Amino acid sequence: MANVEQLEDVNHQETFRQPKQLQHLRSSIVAKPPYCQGTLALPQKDFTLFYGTEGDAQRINLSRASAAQLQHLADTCAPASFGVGGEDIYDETYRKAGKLDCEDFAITFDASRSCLADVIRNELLVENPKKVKSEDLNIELYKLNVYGKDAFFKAHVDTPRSELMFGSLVIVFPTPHEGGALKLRASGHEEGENPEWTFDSSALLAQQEQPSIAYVAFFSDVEHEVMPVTSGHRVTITYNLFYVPAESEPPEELTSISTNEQSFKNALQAALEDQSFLPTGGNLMFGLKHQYPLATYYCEPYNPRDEAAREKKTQAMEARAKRALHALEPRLKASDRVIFKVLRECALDTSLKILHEASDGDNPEAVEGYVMADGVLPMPTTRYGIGMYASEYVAEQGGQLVEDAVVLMEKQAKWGQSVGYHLEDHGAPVYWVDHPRLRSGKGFKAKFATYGNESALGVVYWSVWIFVRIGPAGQREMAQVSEE
Ligand SMILES: O=C(O)CCC(=O)C(=O)O
Ligand SMILES: [Fe+2]
Repeated sequence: MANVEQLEDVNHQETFRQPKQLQHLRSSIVAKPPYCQGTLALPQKDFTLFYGTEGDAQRINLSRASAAQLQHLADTCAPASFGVGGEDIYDETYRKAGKLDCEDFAITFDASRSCLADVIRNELLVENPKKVKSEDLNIELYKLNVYGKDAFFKAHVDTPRSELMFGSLVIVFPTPHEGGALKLRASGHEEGENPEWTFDSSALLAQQEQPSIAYVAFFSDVEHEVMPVTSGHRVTITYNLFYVPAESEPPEELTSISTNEQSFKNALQAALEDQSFLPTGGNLMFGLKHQYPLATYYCEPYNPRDEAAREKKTQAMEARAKRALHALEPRLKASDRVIFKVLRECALDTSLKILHEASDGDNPEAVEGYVMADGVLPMPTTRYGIGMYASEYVAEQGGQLVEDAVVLMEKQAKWGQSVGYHLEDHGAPVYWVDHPRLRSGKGFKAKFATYGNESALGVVYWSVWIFVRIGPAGQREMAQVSEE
């Protein structure tokens, strides 16, 4: 016979586990592959490449270049570097390839005027409500790379160039080569479940009868890796993909509905109508699958001579950070956008939040709690010095501590008292609907050693969360939020 203590434990689990409807909600979030790929046949005139780092430029046609011509191109390239923690690093164990910067080459193929803009719009940005017009996409020429035999580029994400950058486009020319497939790997999934996709450009090009390029466009926060080239030369041109800030209203003619939208909407509506789901209301937190580039800044150092000026500057930065997070709403990627859109359509109080990991000053590795805010909060500088607990510091900057509702309630029931960390008032209880592992270096630790393809300061990838308030049964729409 079970003793009393065991029975009590069972009761606790019964009472405080996550609402069962959340499991269904979670599984109805269907992520589609974060990329599109294909081949594009081009006229001969689009394959002309001019290149050179000094003096007269060379000219070759990349649809029929000889081995000697390709070797000359490879020899003209400089070794390609990549970015770590704000610095450009050259390391052949990580990336072995040649590169030409965009001032050292010109190609007759014009990506912006090609049908690739439409492909990106229709396939990669299908969930986007702004019905992005091709002219609202900026396809910016970035680099030419030559991957010779044994060249590769290990797993990385592409360094965000600005808050408007969402993806990367790579085109591969039909120069003889084998190997060099691009692998893409999804992030933000449960442990052990890591979908992987392959863009095998050499295999795709080998099947073409007419001179063609192979292309792949992907969200640049998605981890990717170029496998070793086993023979020949793999010649690529890389473009960064940006949104152009829209000044005009979006056009109305395009109404594509994402296939994964309906299943999530059904699951959400069923939960909201169910009286046993959060009967007295509650908060949900959805961790987004993608990461987003956001400007990141440090605290203004304390200035005893002009405290008012410091205060003003800090407020301006805070307001900017809030606007930047708000501006992401219509630009969320793929299933992230689906979740946000459906929650808003159900008239729930839905907003984007940044979660800052707060750790104790004595033990920076131990996460003490999560603090949510309406934007990226200023990172403390060592000069500023945090002579207090991290969670208190971030709360002071406009953050709010959040805690696991289940754990919080369990603790309350066990000890009959509220549980806070080091704050006077305890955190907002949330149910974590989707909880991708927080990558280290995102958040309070002010350690931005992201593994990018080049160094960049200021704009870094952040994990973003959707925070939604659910009203009690019968009155789910606690607050109305205007659509962006
Ligand atoms: O060549 C490719 O397929 C991808 C290259 C890449 O990931 C990069 O240059 O950042
Ligand atoms: Fe890359």
